[in-house]
Amino acid sequence: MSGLKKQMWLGLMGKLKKSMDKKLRSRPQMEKRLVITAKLSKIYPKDMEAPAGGVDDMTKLSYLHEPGVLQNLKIRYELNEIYTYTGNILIAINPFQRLPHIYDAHMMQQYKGAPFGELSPHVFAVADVAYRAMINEGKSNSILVSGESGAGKTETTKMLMRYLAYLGGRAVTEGRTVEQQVLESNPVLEAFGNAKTVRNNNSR
Ligand SMILES: Nc1ncnc2c1ncn2[C@@H]1O[C@H](COP(=O)(O)OP(=O)(O)OP(=O)(O)O)[C@@H](O)[C@H]1O
Repeated sequence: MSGLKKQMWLGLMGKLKKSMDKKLRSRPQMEKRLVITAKLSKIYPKDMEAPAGGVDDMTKLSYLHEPGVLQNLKIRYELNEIYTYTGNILIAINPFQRLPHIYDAHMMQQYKGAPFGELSPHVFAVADVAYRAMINEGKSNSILVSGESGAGKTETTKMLMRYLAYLGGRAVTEGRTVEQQVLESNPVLEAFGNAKTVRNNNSR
């Protein structure tokens, strides 16, 4: 078991058996015969009030520690909930499979103008709030998309661009909508701006 997994196991799954000096003994609920001993400093409290399906905003967790955050993201990911907020930051987990229902026209319509945090965490909600701030304040705005290679930055950016193009209207020039034209520019930008990496072959 890796160090981090062990921490999560102990902190979130185990039932405390006995305290010995600076070490604790834990009996994980799912493995009756297994008793794990770990240093006190490696044990984290479990949020007993968190719902079984996890929380949609990590600030709702009673204890904000790494194993708790990872456990919450894992629970949501297993339910195909790839987006989770931490305040006004959106965390996206790469689903490595197409989830068309979460990006269709109906979803875009739902997020249009909806107050941030009212609907489930989504990349459209971030785009919507950025767009509205730009309009209301009359100033340019930026959305930072960050992550390691293959994390899903390009896909996320495409969804952001799709949503912004959708908000910007559907004017047609040369037989194609603004949305189509914006998205068609992406492969060209990627081809010149990206290198193929061991984790991602999206540019050659
Ligand atoms: N939201 C998503 N839905 C479905 N598949 C996704 C999603 N995000 C990422 N993927 C899958 O993961 C692959 C890698 O994602 P992407 O190219 O966006 O990563 P990246 O962070 O831009 O990587 P790099 O930094 O190497 O360019 C995509 O080709 C796609 O197959």
